[in-house]
Amino acid sequence: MKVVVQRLPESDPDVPLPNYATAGAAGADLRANFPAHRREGVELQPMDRALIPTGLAMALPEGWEMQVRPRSGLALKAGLTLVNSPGTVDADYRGEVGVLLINLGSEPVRIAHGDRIAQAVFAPVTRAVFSFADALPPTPRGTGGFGSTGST
Ligand SMILES: O=c1ccn([C@H]2C[C@H](O)[C@@H](COP(=O)(O)OP(=O)(O)OP(=O)(O)O)O2)c(=O)[nH]1
Repeated sequence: MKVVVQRLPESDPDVPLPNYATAGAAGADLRANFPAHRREGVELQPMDRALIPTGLAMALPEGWEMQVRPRSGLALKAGLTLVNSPGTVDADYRGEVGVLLINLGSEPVRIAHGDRIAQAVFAPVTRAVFSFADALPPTPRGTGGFGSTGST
C-alpha cells in the first residue's frame, strides 16, 4: 500500500523516513525528529511521559489506520513504552504524527534526535453500524465477565 508522507517545515530532512528493518518486519520504525530549536532531544525521568515529534504528516488510504506501537527492545532494556499503546492514526488525520512515550523504568532515558522510538503497523479498518435492541441474543456466558470463568 502507498502512504504519502509530508516532511514538516521545521523537521530535519536527514532523518530517514519510516522503514522496515528486515524483509519480514510487520512494523516500520518511526524516528524522533525534533524541530531545529529542540535537536538536543529530551530526557525522560522515571514515570515521565512526552509527546515525541516525528516531523512527518501522512495521508493513509481511506479504510486504513496506522497503529503506533512500542519497540520491544526499548521496553525490555529501558522500560520505555507508549502511554496510549497502540496509538491510532486516522486516515483523515493531516497533523504531525506524534509518539506518546512513557518511561516505566527506574532510570532516566534519553531520547535523541533520530532515534527509532516506535513502530508503525498498518491495518484495515472495519467500521460498525450501531443499532438498538431491547434484548441481546442469549449465550452460555451471559453477563459474566472480568474473571468470571476463573483466574487460572
Ligand atoms: O499515537 C498517536 C495517536 C494519535 N495521533 C494523532 C493521529 C490521530 O488521528 C489523532 C487523534 O488520535 P485519537 O483519535 O487517538 O485521539 P483523541 O484523543 O480521540 O483525539 P481526537 O478528538 O482528535 O480524535 O492524533 C498520533 O499522532 N499519535
